[in-house]
Amino acid sequence: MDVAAFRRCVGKCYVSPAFRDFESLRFQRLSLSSSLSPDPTGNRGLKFPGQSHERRLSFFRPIMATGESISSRSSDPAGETKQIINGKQKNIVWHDCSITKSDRQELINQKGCVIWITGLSGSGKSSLACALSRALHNRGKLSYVLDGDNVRHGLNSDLSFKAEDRAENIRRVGEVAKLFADAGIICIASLISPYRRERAACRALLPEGDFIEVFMDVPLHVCEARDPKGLYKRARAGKIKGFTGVDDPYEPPLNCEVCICFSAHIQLLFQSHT
Ligand SMILES: Nc1ncnc2c1ncn2[C@@H]1O[C@H](COP(=O)(O)OS(=O)(=O)O)[C@@H](OP(=O)(O)O)[C@H]1O
Ligand SMILES: Nc1ncnc2c1ncn2[C@@H]1O[C@H](COP(=O)(O)OP(=O)(O)O)[C@@H](O)[C@H]1O
Repeated sequence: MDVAAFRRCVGKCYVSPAFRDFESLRFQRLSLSSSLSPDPTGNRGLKFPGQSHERRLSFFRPIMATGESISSRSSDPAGETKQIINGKQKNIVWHDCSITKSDRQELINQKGCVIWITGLSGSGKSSLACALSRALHNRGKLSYVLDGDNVRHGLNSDLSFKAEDRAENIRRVGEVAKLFADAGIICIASLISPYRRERAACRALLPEGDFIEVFMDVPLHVCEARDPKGLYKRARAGKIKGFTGVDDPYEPPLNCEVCICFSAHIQLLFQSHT
């Protein structure tokens, strides 16, 4: 999905010039990586002509530890499986699969990516995520919405709203979104994600150009006036502690790809259509 298609889906919005610049590079790179040489049997990625043994061995990729970081290499001259240290993990070895991301993308004729929607509670993240997913669906593109509220019902039900839990919430959603993108799916993550550092870490998980950060630039007083769940009211009454925008911080993006700016006119249009 390119930024022009995104704009068609969501209507009028501001697009950061930085994004336009690397978009063209990204598509140049894409056309190179997608020029796979066809397999005469038609089974892309399954046949290993001539070098089946070597090719198979290369799937088993030992991973080396360097302090806290991880690096991997395609062959291990000693033929040994190395231990890795990834945070608390030990003795973990990466296993490659012969079916790759490009195979999957080719199969479903689309490019996996992450569209990360950030903004205050009530700024319209979930509405935009669902409208975008619907618009993509109508165009025959497979997408999946990871909504903060929903993910907190299951995968992240153990997390609270204190800073370290929010950070962990964002980290997990970032990792899951990366898996969806790797599957070839357009993953739309919509969560407050109030911290720049954690959003940047999610961006760093993906190849350049595959993480599209969308900022719902809606003033606090507008979000508060909407208050569809009555949460701002409860936060102002002191019944919810650490509510984003009230007594917890929100760090707006400095250089996002897309910024959806609040407009009273669009708000009226929205209200007359819902
Ligand atoms: N203290 C506090 N602060 C902010 N939001 C709160 C809080 N408590 C509950 N909620 C509800 O949880 C939704 C936000 O969850 P997120 O996972 O998106 O938050 S975060 O990214 O971890 O900050 C958020 O959903 P949205 O309104 O859709 O943003 C709220 O409904
Ligand atoms: N562009 C918009 N203009 C006016 N109201 C909107 C707009 N987008 C969403 N809303 C309304 O604002 C409220 C919050 O939207 P929602 O998508 O749930 O936000 P968030 O997921 O950021 O909390 C809802 O009542 C929704 O109908």
